[in-house]
Amino acid sequence: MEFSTMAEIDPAFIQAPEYRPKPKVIETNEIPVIDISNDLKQVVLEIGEACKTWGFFQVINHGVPLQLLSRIKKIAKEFFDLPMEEKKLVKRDEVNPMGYHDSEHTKNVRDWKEVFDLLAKDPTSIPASHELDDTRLRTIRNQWPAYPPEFRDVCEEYEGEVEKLAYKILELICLSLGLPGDRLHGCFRDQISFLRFNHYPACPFPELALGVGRHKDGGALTVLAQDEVGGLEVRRKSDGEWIPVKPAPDAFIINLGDATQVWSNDRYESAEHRVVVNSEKERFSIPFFFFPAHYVMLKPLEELVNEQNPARYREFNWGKFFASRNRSDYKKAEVENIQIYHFRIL
Ligand SMILES: O=C(O)CCC(=O)C(=O)O
Ligand SMILES: [Fe+2]
Repeated sequence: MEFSTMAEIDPAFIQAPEYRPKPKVIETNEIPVIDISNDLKQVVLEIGEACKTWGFFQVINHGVPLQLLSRIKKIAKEFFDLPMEEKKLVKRDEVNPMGYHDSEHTKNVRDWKEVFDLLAKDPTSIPASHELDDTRLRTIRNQWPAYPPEFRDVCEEYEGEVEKLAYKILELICLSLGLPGDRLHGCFRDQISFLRFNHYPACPFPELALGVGRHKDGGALTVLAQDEVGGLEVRRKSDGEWIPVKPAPDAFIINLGDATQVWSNDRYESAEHRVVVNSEKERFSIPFFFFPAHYVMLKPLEELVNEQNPARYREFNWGKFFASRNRSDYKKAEVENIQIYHFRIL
């Protein structure tokens, strides 16, 4: 059923009472907005502080042309406004995980959203399955809609720019940990990053459903463009309250993923976040998930580990972690998705 014609809520969307959004929202400006064109030392300090306290921050003067940012936001809306038959022509399936999709689940509850996914590098090799003893790979490719006609060009140009920004942020994060700026660059030579368009239609049941249920992003970091509507919330570490990330014009939101938590040996944490919906306005967002190559083995970086501060995770393969996470994209998994704490040793 299409979102717009739903008169009664499909139970698949209903969050358990403890995960439903509270009617009263906490208003705060605590989440840092960092001007990354400032003096490098200053920026590195601010990034380090933001990573430690929030795992979430916004960046301005980021170098991504603002005109390109408006163009990508415009084509996102034009694509989702197409009739369903047209969107279904680029629907993802068991063979090709890229393309259009409207029934994603987070922790077994359906998200109130539709998405379009595309690879940063086309084609991309990923593990054929999540099974550890299966060493086969499979090659996945992008699907391109015929409308709007400039969709592919704008996406490819945008991907180049947002990827540059992701490398820049990764470098600042490494510097903030006292490492060389390019310490992790090698892990991304065959990156399996992807760009996602999220569309959250206005929802008649905003107190029962979520646009995206609570979760942590898996990779190194996420670079997210959002519109002016708002709805993204981050879980504050000090008290567990859900704090809205206020839309800042022309800014990008950066959030750390699980890989960075492991590399930093828990100095930094990937923050839990979710998206609330509202009954009046639709919302669009465009995350770029900066993901290492499938063969990267994740473990705490040697420079950050010593006798007083031993490694808190055993080594694991990023590609298999990614493949396990994505299993539930197609069907509701009966078990909880894999999480980094499954590799904890302390
Ligand atoms: O729409 C948003 O603001 C965030 C979406 C998100 O967390 C995700 O797609 O992983
Ligand atoms: Fe996310």
